Amino acid sequence: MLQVEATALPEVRIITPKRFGDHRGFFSETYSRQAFAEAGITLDFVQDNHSLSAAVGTLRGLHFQAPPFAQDKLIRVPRGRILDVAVDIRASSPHFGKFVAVELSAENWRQMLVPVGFAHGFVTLEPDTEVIYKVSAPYAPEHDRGLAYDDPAIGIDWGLPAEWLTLSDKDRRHPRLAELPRYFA
Ligand SMILES: Cc1cn([C@H]2C[C@H](O)[C@@H](COP(=O)(O)OP(=O)(O)O[C@H]3O[C@H](C)C(=O)[C@H](O)[C@H]3O)O2)c(=O)[nH]c1=O
Repeated sequence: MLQVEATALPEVRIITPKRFGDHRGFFSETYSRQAFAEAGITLDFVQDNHSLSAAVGTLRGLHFQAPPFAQDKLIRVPRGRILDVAVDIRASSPHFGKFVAVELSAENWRQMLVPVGFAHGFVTLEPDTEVIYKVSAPYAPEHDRGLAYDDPAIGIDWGLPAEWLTLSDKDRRHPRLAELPRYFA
């Protein structure tokens, strides 16, 4: 029922639930605690988030919450398409500062599991893209933190010209990796 694929960052996984199509359309168990447990993934999600981004090139990120409100995230795209990015910000990780970028879309039905210790962000590749994601800790604005989306030390290619990108003011002002406090061991 569940396809789980590794990425270049072993803790970041791509999960593709089965989609049952018929003449009416489709049905899919987009999250199953049991199926995740059978795949060796036991996370306690406590909140679902849903965002709509109207313009192609809307970039939200790179975000994470600092402990003790750090969040695991399970991201999926019921409408549209995104380039989803996770950056390893665990100070002692051999992959510190490294990222993975994977296209998630309503068409490929892929989900990305981004664990605690990683910054997360995405850019939309189609208009009116909706992103739904589960998180394992509640929103804690005082622990909301960010990392610069365009830090040359990380080198993310968002796949779109800079002038196409739409960001919040907050997302234009995050620190670069070199200035980021080490929130995760
Ligand atoms: C994250 C969050 C936000 N909000 C409120 C706070 C603001 O009034 C409004 C927009 O928040 P923000 O601009 O932080 O939303 P995004 O830029 O989409 O942030 C998210 O985008 C990236 C991709 C992430 O991975 C994070 O989960 C999350 O930070 O929603 C809430 O009420 N609860 C929440 O959990």
